[in-house]
Amino acid sequence: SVAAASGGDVVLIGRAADIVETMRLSRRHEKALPGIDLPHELTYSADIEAVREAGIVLFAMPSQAQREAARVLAPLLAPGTAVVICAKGIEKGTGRLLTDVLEEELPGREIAVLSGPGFAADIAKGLPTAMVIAARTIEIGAVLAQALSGPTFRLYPSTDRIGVQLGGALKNVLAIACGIIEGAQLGDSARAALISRGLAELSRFVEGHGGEGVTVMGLSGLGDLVLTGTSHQSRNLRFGIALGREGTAAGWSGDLVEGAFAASVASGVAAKKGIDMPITDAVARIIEGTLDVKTAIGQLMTRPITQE
Ligand SMILES: NC(=O)C1=CN([C@@H]2O[C@H](COP(=O)(O)OP(=O)(O)OC[C@H]3O[C@@H](n4cnc5c(N)ncnc54)[C@H](OP(=O)(O)O)[C@@H]3O)[C@@H](O)[C@H]2O)C=CC1
Ligand SMILES: O=C(CO)COP(=O)(O)O
Repeated sequence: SVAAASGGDVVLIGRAADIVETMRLSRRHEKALPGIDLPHELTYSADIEAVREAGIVLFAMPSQAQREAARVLAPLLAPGTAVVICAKGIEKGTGRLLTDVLEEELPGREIAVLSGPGFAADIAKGLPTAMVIAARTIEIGAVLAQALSGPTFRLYPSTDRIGVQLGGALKNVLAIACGIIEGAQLGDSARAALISRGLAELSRFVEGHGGEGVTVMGLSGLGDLVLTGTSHQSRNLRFGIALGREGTAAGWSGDLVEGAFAASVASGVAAKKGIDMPITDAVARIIEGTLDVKTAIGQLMTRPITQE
């Protein structure tokens, strides 16, 4: 909503009235975006009724909260409202894609997906950012891209909602893997190999769900993996570094780590569908504590030699 504020009438709706009031008075959210002034154009509300007026609604809550939020907002969203998933994940209990979850909870609304490389803080500071917005048709994608883009925030429309959302969900798992490599001091060459082979398995996963494998070479996939696999701003990377260094995530502070959910869900779904996902499987098992980093690397390096 911060990025979109330059283009129109944007209301940021929050659940906690005290935080919303502080944002309104100070134009700051020190916990989420320390030291960053929010745009003058943005307005704030703690009353979810405000969503009734919206033509486009950004669902900017964690993946595992998307269904619950949809249930709360369902009576208020008019038919045809565009609902944009900003989360990067897969539903934990069911393994369902978030587009399926929201289409189930919000029938008759246009469900779109916003993904790609962009830290909230960078976007809020007005640093140049490019992301992708996937919708049911390219016309809807183009309208949303136009409406949400701004002078420093550029959106590319796409129709591959499956590829775009799985790129966002699975790059988090691969960012954890990059962190493990960094924490265990396995070297930059290993990270480059992981990014490349990780994209190969991500592409298989996307195709196994009916998406386009080539999408993962774009902003949501390669773009976001390069960002979060190398920048210490990434919570997934930092979580992976702790895992690689300590061998356990027991001491993790509690920041949201979407890849920790996605790893076990994707690993389970891939096993059921017969999709080969060795890196994702290893990350899931390292997180659950049934595999150590050294053994995982040994297993990955001694898999049968196959064509790239
Ligand atoms: N942070 C980033 O740089 C980026 C994040 N994302 C993705 O966006 C998603 C959210 O991430 P992020 O904003 O960092 O996470 P946060 O943990 O900061 O959560 C964002 C907000 O979601 C709200 N929320 C939680 N549960 C619910 C619920 N059931 N109903 C309504 N609101 C709820 C929280 O409200 P409350 O304060 O009231 O608890 C909080 O303000 C993730 O999937 C992440 O991968 C994507 C790109 C960049
Ligand atoms: O997805 C993100 C930026 O594109 C945010 O990454 P983290 O959730 O790892 O911080």
